[in-house]
Amino acid sequence: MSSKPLVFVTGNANKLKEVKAILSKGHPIEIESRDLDLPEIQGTPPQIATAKAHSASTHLSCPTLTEDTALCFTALHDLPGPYIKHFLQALGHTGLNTLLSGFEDKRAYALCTFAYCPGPGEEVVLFEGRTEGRIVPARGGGTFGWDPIFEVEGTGKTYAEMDIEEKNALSHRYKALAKVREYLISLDEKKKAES
Ligand SMILES: O=c1[nH]c(=O)c2ncn([C@@H]3O[C@H](COP(=O)(O)OP(=O)(O)OP(=O)(O)O)[C@@H](O)[C@H]3O)c2[nH]1
Ligand SMILES: [Mg+2]
Repeated sequence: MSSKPLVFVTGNANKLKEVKAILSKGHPIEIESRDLDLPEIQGTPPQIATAKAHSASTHLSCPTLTEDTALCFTALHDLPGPYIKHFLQALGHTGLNTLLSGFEDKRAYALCTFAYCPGPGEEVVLFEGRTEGRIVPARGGGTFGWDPIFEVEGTGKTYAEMDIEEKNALSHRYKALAKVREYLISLDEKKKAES
């Protein structure tokens, strides 16, 4: 890969742990991490991810990778979506289940949007990964956010009931990172061909 490792900017230690584990498999992608409290705008997941990446590259004056995660409830027309962090903090696992108590439809999907920004003011490239499931009363241990209430379609297990290898083989984050990896490899090959 390129000589300078890419900087992954996140304030979330669990995200970082998963990203490092996923990227350590297969074609090696080196990353450094920075914990910066970046402002997050309101808007659609792509708008939020793009603004976050611009802000990261402007702060650090280098190429950056950022990530935004949304948890979208079908019965609520995809809300809480990118605002899940605040809903989880305010309502907890029980409260998030209660939001759906008036609906038979418990379907939800986890959406991960990685954003690569080559430098301050430059165009951002987005990579999405989506995993389908449904919202259930909390099951399984672990300490990552809403993992215990998201049961992955076709598995009968919540993310929290899976070991890390299992989650990282089907998660929203894994699917988006597979696209990031492909892009970074092609970028590197292009740079090598030009030099
Ligand atoms: O159980 C979970 N399993 C996951 O796989 C997962 N991925 C993200 N999250 C949570 O969803 C919100 C996203 O908000 P978010 O994207 O703004 O993240 P963040 O503010 O924590 O970090 P960052 O924005 O600095 O990267 C935050 O509450 C995260 O903790 C997850 N919870
Ligand atoms: Mg955030």
